[in-house]
Amino acid sequence: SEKIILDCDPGHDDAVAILLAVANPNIDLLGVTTIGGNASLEKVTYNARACLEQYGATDIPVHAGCDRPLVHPLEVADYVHGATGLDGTELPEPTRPLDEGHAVNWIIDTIMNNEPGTITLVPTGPLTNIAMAMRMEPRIVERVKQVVLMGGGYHTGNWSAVAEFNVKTDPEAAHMVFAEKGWKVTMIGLDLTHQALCTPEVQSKIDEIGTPTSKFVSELMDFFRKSYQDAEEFVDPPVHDPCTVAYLIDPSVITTRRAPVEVELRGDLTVGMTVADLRGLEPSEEECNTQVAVKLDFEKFWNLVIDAVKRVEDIK
Ligand SMILES: Nc1ccc([C@@H]2N[C@H](CO)[C@@H](O)[C@H]2O)cc1
Ligand SMILES: [Ca+2]
Repeated sequence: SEKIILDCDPGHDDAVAILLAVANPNIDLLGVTTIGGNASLEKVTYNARACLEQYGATDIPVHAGCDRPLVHPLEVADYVHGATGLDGTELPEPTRPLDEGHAVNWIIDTIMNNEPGTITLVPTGPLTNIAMAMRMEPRIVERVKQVVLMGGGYHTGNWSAVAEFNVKTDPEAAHMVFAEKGWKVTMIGLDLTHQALCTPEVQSKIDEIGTPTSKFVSELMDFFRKSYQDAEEFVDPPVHDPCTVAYLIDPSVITTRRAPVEVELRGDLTVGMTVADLRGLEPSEEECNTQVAVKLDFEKFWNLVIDAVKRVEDIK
C-alpha cells in the first residue's frame, strides 16, 4: 500500500481526503499535518482531529504546522468553509490529544526514518510546511517517492481569475515545490477537480449508506454546495482534495500529462498563477519532473469515495 503524509487544511474537501486515506486499504496514512489556509491553524488542526475521531482513526497522529504563509499574511477562505472551517455538521470532540512537535520536524523525521522512495507527500492546502521541510532537510527531496498535490490550475483560478487558493495563499512556497528538480510533482489542479462534482445523484448514494459518517459527509456536502452556489456560481460543489488520494489508490482515475509548471510571483494580475507549458509534444520523464492532471474518471472517483464511507469504522 502507498505510505502517505497528508498535509491539509480541513476544509470540507480535505475532510473527504482524510476519509479516503483512512478507509481505503491501498493507503497507509502515516500521519496528518496541518497548515493555516481555509481557516486558522488552530481551527484546521481541531477539524483534522475531529474528522479522524469521526472516522474512528484515533491511531493516526496529527501535528500542527505553520500558522501563516512564508511571506504574506494568511487570508482564510471562510466564505466557503464557514467560520469554523468545517461548518454544517456536528463535529465529535477529539479524544486523541494533539501530537507534540511541529509538523515540519515530524515530516522530516518520518521521511528520514523510513526507507528511501517509500513515502508520498500529499499536500491539499498551502505548501508552506513542505517548503519549510525541504529547506530544513534538503535530503527529503530525493528520499520521497513523489509529491501529489491539490493546487493550481492551467486554465482557470478560483482565488483570482488565474490563481488557485492553495498556491495563491503562499506563492513563494509553491514556487519552491514546483521549481525543485529533485522530485516528481503531480499537480491535481482545478482543471481536474472542477470535474469532481458532488451531484445530487452522488450525494444520494452516500445518504443511502445510512451510517453516522455518511450523514457527516452528506451534511458537509450540503454546506459546501450552498457555499459554492453563493460564492462561485456552481450548481454542485467540486470536491477537490480527495482527487489526490484517489489518484494514489488507482492511477487510472486520473489522466495526466507531463508539462513544465512555474509559479508567477510578481505579476499584478497573475501572482499565484501556475503557468503550465502545454505547447508541443509531451516532454519525456528525463526532461520534465512535473505533470498536470487533465481528465477525471467520474464514476471510478465517486465509487472510491462511496466505498470509503462504507468501509470506515465510524464512531456510533
Ligand atoms: N473557494 C475555495 C477556496 C479554497 C478551497 C480549498 N483550497 C483548495 C481549492 O482551491 C482545496 O484544497 C480546498 O480545500 C476551496 C474552495
Ligand atoms: Ca484543502
